Amino acid sequence: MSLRKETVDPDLGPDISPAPTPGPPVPLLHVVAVALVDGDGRVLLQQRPPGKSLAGLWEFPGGKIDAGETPEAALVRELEEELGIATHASCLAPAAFASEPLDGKHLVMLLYVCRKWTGVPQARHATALQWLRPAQMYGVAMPKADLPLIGLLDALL
Ligand SMILES: Nc1nc2c([nH]c(=O)n2[C@H]2C[C@H](O)[C@@H](COP(=O)(O)OP(=O)(O)OP(=O)(O)O)O2)c(=O)[nH]1
Repeated sequence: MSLRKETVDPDLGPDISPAPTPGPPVPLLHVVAVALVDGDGRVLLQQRPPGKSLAGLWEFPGGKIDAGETPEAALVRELEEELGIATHASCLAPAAFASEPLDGKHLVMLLYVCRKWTGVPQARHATALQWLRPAQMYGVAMPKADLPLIGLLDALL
């Protein structure tokens, strides 16, 4: 039996979201990521390396939240591992999130903004790094989940 209302709300229009699919619940993939913002308002993107999913795409630094970890602790850890920089949970401002199907799971990615860290970011895991203003990201090959975040950062920073 469909759970959808058959009536069309005159203000909202028809519900064009996909009908709920029967079957097992979809596993959530919890990821944290950050817009590191420099003094010129540019944001750091890193390129995913060959052999990983979404290889070659430019992403915000971050990664999966381990079991038992807070999102902020996961991000502080990922920044040290991936870029060799140090920051504190108190320097991470919650900014936006992404929600998108990904490889049989459903990605929920929390995006923070960080303007304070120590060290110079190095591409320890990524193929390359680049600093871009949000408006410059529209033409960059990024994961599908990231695309709505560009406009949000453009408005926010
Ligand atoms: N870090 C990051 N991941 C993203 C972004 N957009 C996006 O779809 N993802 C996806 C790609 C991956 O499926 C997932 C992050 O997982 P990952 O494999 O990079 O995480 P990790 O650093 O923990 O890597 P690993 O230990 O599994 O190798 O989130 C983004 O902007 N940043």
